[in-house]
Amino acid sequence: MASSSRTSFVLASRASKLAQIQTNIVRDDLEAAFPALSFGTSFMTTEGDKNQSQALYLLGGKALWTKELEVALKENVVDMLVHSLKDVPTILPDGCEIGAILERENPVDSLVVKQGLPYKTLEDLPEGSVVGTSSVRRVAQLRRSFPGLVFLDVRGNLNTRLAKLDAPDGPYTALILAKAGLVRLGMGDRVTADLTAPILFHAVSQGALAVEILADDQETRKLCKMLTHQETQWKCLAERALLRELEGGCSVPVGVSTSLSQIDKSTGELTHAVLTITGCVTSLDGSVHVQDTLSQEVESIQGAEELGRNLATKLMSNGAKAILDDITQDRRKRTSEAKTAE
Ligand SMILES: NCc1[nH]cc(CCC(=O)O)c1CC(=O)O
Repeated sequence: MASSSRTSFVLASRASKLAQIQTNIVRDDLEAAFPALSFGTSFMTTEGDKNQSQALYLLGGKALWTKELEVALKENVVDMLVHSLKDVPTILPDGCEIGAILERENPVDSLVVKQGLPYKTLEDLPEGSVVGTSSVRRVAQLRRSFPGLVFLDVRGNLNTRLAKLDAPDGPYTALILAKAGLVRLGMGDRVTADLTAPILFHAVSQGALAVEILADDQETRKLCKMLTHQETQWKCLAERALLRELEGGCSVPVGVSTSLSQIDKSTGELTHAVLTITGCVTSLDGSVHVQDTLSQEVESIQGAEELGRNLATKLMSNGAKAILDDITQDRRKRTSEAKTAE
């Protein structure tokens, strides 16, 4: 037979417990949809996992969580990469593309309080309490509503962070974490409160899984198409278009909240919806906050992405540019200081 159709595929991701659970979710979906094919998994350590000491903010918008995996993809060692879409840079390397975006979990951030303490919400925490998060987006937005709290970096995968929170002599009273990750790990019961807009706008693409593939791999692309949840795809690609235009990565204080209404799927495909997207950019100290909303009928992914880009343009002219320029300058300065200190 001349055909070289593959019957077995390998899915790869980071080696953290959450990444492994997420990869197994995608593998289970593929096995259910294609019972005649076989799907294996492979787990790898990335630069982001290794570099636990440097603040994420200073590491900048690099492909920290994806690069080693993309090398394996390009060398045809693996066929699909499973990522949290939030961790995927808005510009992919040449030859790579997003093959699937799966249905989003609840995208909000959530509060997790140290075991044994009685607090439920951020309002409950005493002045001076230490709240752990390594996200500049969360700190910048929350400083506005909670100037009495102290925000402190916390690194490591989710299990490591929770262990740091619960350590009897540890500094943290609470952590802010993406709800989706906790739910997938089976630790949704640790959430004491959801933190939602307008107090805290979530990260671009938070809560959604993506499968990255080689752009010229038609076989894998076909498999992936089955996995895509179109409502999630339209929302997340609009959010990613906004972030790309703001020239940011996971390390800029950009928050979003996106919804679809008047959804038309009468043909089986999503062909029409009203997309509403709110985006915000906040200065690191919380003193300046720029926020805007656009809402429009869209009929394609391209339409959704255009709305995201238009929102970016609006935010930039309303003050976001000054905030982002300041951050770029500050990061340059602190990166060069860190180098001379070595
Ligand atoms: N960079 C950390 C990260 N990347 C994806 C998730 C889990 C949630 C998701 O799928 O968005 C998390 C943890 C967190 O932010 O608390």
